[in-house]
Amino acid sequence: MSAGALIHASVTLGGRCVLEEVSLSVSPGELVALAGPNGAGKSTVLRALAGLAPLSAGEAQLGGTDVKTLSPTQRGRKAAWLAQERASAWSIRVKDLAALGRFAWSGAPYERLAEADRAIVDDALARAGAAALADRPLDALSGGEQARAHLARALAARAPLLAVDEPAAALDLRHQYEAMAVLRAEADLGRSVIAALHDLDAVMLWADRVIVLDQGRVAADAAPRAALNAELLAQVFGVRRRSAGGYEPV
Ligand SMILES: Nc1ncnc2c1ncn2[C@@H]1O[C@H](COP(=O)(O)OP(=O)(O)OP(=O)(O)O)[C@@H](O)[C@H]1O
Repeated sequence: MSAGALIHASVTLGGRCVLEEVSLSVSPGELVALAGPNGAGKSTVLRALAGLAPLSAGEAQLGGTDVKTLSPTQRGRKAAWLAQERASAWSIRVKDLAALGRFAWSGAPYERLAEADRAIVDDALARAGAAALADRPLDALSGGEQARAHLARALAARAPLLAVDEPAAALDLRHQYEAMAVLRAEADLGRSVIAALHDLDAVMLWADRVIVLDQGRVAADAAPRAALNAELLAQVFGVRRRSAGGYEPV
């Protein structure tokens, strides 16, 4: 059974149809990349999977259950969501932010967590490269450091589905690698990971499959090398590969 799925799901925002009859699923053990140009609907897919974007048609499922029928706590036990925006409206210690990842199991600040939950939070902080930041306030961190703190929160949930929006954005090269490696490891542990990614080289390196969105529809859903062919790159992204490396507009 898939950890997360959309079945003919449509989403309308501000009177515009931003997802149109999208069907996709993520199975245990898979790292699925979600690619597509700006505004294609990647974040909306992740929000829909997490039960955060109301559907105008179709269904979103977590663990085979319609998300509409799940309470917020039940949803939190089935899916962890890493938002694209990493801003925080208040000053919170990094370890308390990571402790929020346990909220669906044990809603408490870091020091009041049970020992087992604290160990999970410490492990998540270490794997997100945020252990050294644990006692610092979030609003006093750089953008990349904040991103690592938020990744720790998502990892601490240990949810079957990890839906992450641009997990490597703002990270330096080493931390980009480590963030992708940790998501790969989550999938290898049997969790289902779906990650919105702009870096198509990272998609090829890390993902088992890529779902390409174009104007709210699925343009491709296949292994990265098969999906990201010259025709699709030109049609959807408006680019071609340069022989010297990288991409250029067609
Ligand atoms: N609250 C909103 N009201 C109206 N339109 C919205 C709203 N939120 C998003 N949209 C539109 O929905 C479409 C899909 O947005 P979404 O954030 O899912 O795209 P994306 O693929 O994640 O883009 P990006 O690569 O820029 O992050 C865009 O055209 C966007 O302008």
